[in-house]
Amino acid sequence: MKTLILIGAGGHCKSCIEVIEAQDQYQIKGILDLQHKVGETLLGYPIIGTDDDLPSLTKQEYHFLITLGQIKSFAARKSLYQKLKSLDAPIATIISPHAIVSKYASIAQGTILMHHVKVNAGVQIGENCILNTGCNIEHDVNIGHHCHISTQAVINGDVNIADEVFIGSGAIIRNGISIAASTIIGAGAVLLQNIDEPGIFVGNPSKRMKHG
Ligand SMILES: CC(=O)SCCNC(=O)CCNC(=O)[C@H](O)C(C)(C)COP(=O)(O)OP(=O)(O)OC[C@H]1O[C@@H](n2cnc3c(N)ncnc32)[C@H](O)[C@@H]1OP(=O)(O)O
Repeated sequence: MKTLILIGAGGHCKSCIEVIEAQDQYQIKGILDLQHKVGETLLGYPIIGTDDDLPSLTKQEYHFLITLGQIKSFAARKSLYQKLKSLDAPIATIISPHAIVSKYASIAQGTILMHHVKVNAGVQIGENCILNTGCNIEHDVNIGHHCHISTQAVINGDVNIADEVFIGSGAIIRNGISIAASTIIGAGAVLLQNIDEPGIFVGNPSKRMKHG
């Protein structure tokens, strides 16, 4: 079994551990987080260091997964991912045994599919994404890098989601829609039109928030 180090010891990390244990392909060695958390444990796994330790850890036989969450900013996850790539680290891709994934779909490295995710035929998902519990990605959807599709969101057929996009829980994206990079779609939104300029969009039908 391969040995895995997780980066980020918050709530999202707990959900990742749940999936990694169910998948049973990686042994978790420990977690990296902020210095003041070193020595604590999360679900029984030790917090063994910080991301400053990555240069030495990546010289050893470990795989890595970013388990930091992502809601209003993709920046921390993206920068950690770029750091792993620059160190030429092996980056895990995790797919829950309870996800349904078409053999005609492709999932890039660093991405995690939580329990009960559905990914239909013709879908392409980029690197370092979170497909959270129960989201539904329909046929021929393209999702870029560093995106988070939250719990129970529905992405209908032929949707194009650029890099660094966040889609909130329970959002519904109409088929054929394109969403610009770095956009945030709020929880429960129903998006019926293309988004060409990034911002924060909420409601049904979704509109740009005043401060977004
Ligand atoms: C496993 C997991 O936990 S995965 C994580 C899943 N989490 C989510 O899906 C939550 C996604 N986040 C949201 O929906 C947030 O509310 C955001 C990002 C859209 C906006 O957050 P903020 O910028 O902090 O907005 P804020 O809370 O200040 O609200 C501003 C206004 O927008 C409204 N608003 C905020 N979010 C929404 C929403 N999703 N739908 C409708 N209206 C909303 C608020 O009611 C408020 O209205 P008001 O000015 O009339 O009082």
